[in-house]
Amino acid sequence: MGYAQLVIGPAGSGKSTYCSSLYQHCETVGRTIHMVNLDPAAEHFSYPVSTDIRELISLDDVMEELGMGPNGGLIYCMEYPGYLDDDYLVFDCPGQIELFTHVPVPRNFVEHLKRKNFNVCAVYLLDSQFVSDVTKYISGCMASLSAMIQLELPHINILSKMDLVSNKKDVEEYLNPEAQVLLSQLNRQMVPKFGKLNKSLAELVDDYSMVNFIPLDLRKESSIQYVLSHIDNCIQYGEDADVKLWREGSVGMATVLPGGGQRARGLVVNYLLLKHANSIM
Ligand SMILES: Nc1nc2c(ncn2[C@@H]2O[C@H](COP(=O)(O)OP(=O)(O)OP(=O)(O)O)[C@@H](O)[C@H]2O)c(=O)[nH]1
Ligand SMILES: [Mg+2]
Repeated sequence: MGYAQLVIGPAGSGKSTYCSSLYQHCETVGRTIHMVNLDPAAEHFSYPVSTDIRELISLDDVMEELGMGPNGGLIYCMEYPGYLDDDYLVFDCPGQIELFTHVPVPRNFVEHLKRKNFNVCAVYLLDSQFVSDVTKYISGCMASLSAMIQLELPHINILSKMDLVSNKKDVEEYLNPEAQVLLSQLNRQMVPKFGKLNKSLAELVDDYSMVNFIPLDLRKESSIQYVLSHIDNCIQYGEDADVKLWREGSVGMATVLPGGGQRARGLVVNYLLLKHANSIM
């Protein structure tokens, strides 16, 4: 069983920076993750790229051959390095969010990952600055929802760049948005003829009751760990270690379990973090 995060979100939402911080965090706690660049337009990275789509296709190639090119390129990124069963991959995706909502390529790629026995989770980043304007926020929610529907993956929304938010209270109501609050804010900002549309949008967010965000402040190691623990839970990372771990009846055994040591360690950290979430946030 392999594990994978597909890091998606609008252009500039902080995907590559998140990948880089995640890599550093995992290095610090002694966890191995492999970073895969899926952005053919990316120029430089602050994390070691384990596989790079640019080795196979340049942006020009993609533009020339749109159709087959990207699909083949994505599959190559999976197959070429010969990742092992137990590997944890993080895919840094391009910011063209339409790719995940309009084109079947990412969906095919996800199917391929699943066939290869990977537990995959979509990690959608939204810039906290979007929250200052409810219309931008709603459009970010809609993009997230359509990616959710298109990819049919376990999905985690993250509000990135929390260091830029001076008053945390301002964003709190956007983490678990209430349809009524959104609706009244939208109506206040827009002319009355949009009333019906606003109502439908607010109801959509409410119906799915899936649009909620975990705040991420990259200055805080605990914040990165908290986000990672949610994602790990989502893709069941460490669950087989879980059984062994609790059967042994001792958290201390985790590090000496053959093979499962690293995951078991991650699990213990997850467990403690989720238990003490309130004091961390
Ligand atoms: N203050 C602050 N700036 C950030 C943070 N994360 C990213 N940025 C900045 O936001 C800009 C975009 O960040 P990237 O990580 O390149 O965003 P991206 O989503 O990978 O962008 P694309 O790949 O172009 O879609 C850069 O100038 C980063 O320095 C953060 O947590 N806090
Ligand atoms: Mg990027």
